Amino acid sequence: MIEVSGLTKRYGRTLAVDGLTFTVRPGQVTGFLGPNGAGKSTTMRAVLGLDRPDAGETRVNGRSYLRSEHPMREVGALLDAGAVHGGRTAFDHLRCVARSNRIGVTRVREVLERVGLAEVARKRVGGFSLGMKQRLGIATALLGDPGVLLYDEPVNGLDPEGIRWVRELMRSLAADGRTVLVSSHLMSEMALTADRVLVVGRGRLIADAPIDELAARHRREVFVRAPRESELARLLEEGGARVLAQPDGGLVVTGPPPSAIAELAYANEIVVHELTPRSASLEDAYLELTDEAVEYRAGGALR
Ligand SMILES: Nc1ncnc2c1ncn2[C@@H]1O[C@H](COP(=O)(O)OP(=O)(O)OP(=O)(O)O)[C@@H](O)[C@H]1O
Repeated sequence: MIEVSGLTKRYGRTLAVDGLTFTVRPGQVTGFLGPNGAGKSTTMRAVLGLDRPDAGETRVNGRSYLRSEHPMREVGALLDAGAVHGGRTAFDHLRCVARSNRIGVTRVREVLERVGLAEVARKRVGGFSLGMKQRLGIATALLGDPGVLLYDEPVNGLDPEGIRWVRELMRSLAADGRTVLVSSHLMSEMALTADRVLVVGRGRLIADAPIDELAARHRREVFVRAPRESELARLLEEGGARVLAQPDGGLVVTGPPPSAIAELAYANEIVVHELTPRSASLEDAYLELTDEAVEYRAGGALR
């Protein structure tokens, strides 16, 4: 379990994390989502004791991770896949990390096998693709067989097969009962991987919900077809709904539920031919949530 409470971190004048509070539970994959610069990496570094918070605290399994006696057996983390000595082989890299944590060489072989790098274990990491480096980082995090895993953007640089592999690995680690926190700026990726998502923007928590609740909670639209469409549109707008007439006919109504639309039509003796609820996609929900929190937009405008 990871607990973050009131976490605040500044870098000079930048407020990177602004009073974040959340809990990451075992047995599920928790997606940590937010646009670039939202504070995801800073939060992960704070959990690992690599960054000292200005306020608040983080706990792993009930205490500060800095006090852990067997850090790699408790937490595995991948923060920056590129941060590996390029002159070393994958095997040597893992053996060094394992040795300094009193982990045997058998485990090094096991994790190489698990991440699909056994065949290139004797090759220098300097010649690895970004995807292979990601796999090595993922392997390093698994060395101590920890109950808590933090992965910062683990699918960066992976091809579709690699992305699917990471997704399945995360799911199987959670199914073992581990606590798995995975950051991403892509909702599409998290929709397939995470059970729950924490959405952050500008250092603040915007949402903390099961993934399937998120879309349901957001913008609801209803598609309506009626012969007296413009009259119904006017009545709906008078009642506060947002109504968009579609080029091919029909109205997309945002605001009232289908039952309220049906009752309004009935009360005004308007026949309705179609009334179809459409919930927002997860991507829509995410964009809506983070709309105010995007640091940089296309065109380079700084908000
Ligand atoms: N070491 C640092 N020095 C100065 N500013 C920093 C430092 N680390 C992060 N920041 C700033 O803090 C804010 C949060 O950054 P952070 O890397 O935590 O965001 P993120 O959500 O992980 O984004 P990304 O997806 O781009 O990695 C950003 O504005 C960033 O520029």
